[in-house]
Amino acid sequence: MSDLCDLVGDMTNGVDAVLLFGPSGSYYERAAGADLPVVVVAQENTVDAEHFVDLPLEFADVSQRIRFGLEGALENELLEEGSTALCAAKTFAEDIDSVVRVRAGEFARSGVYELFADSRAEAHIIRDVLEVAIELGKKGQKGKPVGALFVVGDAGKVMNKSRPLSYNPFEKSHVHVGDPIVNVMLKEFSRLDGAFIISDSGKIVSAYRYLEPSAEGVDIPKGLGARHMAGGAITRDTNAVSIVLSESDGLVRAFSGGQLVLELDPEDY
Ligand SMILES: Nc1ncnc2c1ncn2[C@@H]1O[C@H](COP(=O)(O)OP(=O)(O)OP(=O)(O)O)[C@@H](O)[C@H]1O
Ligand SMILES: [Mn+2]
Repeated sequence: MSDLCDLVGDMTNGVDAVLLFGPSGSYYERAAGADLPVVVVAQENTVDAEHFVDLPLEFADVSQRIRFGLEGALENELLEEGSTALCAAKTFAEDIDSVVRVRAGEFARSGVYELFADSRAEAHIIRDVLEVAIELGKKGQKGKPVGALFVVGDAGKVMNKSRPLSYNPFEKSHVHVGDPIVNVMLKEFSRLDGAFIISDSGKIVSAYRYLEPSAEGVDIPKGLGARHMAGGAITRDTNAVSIVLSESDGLVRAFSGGQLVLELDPEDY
């Protein structure tokens, strides 16, 4: 037993900070009593934490959630590069049941925090588009799997690096993501080819765009096709981010700065 205690105790030795993912109020109170900086990572700061990182969606994958929290804490200078953090999160239970020890900056930044915090479009626009893609991935179009490509932000430049495949149904309209009617429209039009272009403020600028970015220097995992290549490459050529739903493997991916920064399975949401 004492071996076991030593083993578990080693987890907390030399820790510089504690990251709590979605803690209850009482859990937070107890952790705040410890003699270490505490950062709360959650969708809402219900515990009134002094140090807080805003989680834009409840990543089903714990490692992705932790990555987001660490990147956010580093970015907001709540954590120093190279310091050791103890991350307490929920994996199976309703309350915190898992502790992960990590060194901040040990692995390359995925850019998932920047996707939301530093993109030109507002974080809630990115989140809304992700939600449409996740929902579309779950249900498909009339039961059939469907693919879609959303390019969000820096719309003027994206329009310059693309051409129309068909007439633009959003030509004279002033509709925005997040509006329930728009979500129905986006799903309906996703049957057709090309990309949706969305402005920084969430206005749907166009559907049916064929993207023509230069693919030079784009580092996209092998096996992904033209939709993903174009979606990734446009984020290197412009300050847009892309959200891509794959028709073939059903996953939702996000690209920023020409890199894959997020991969989600809609079935987990
Ligand atoms: N440059 C592009 N700009 C906009 N849309 C594109 C572009 N290239 C391909 N697409 C769209 O992606 C669709 C699927 O192409 P492809 O199968 O090569 O992509 P993929 O990356 O394998 O995506 P999926 O996983 O959904 O099959 C095309 O039918 C087209 O609608
Ligand atoms: Mn394909």
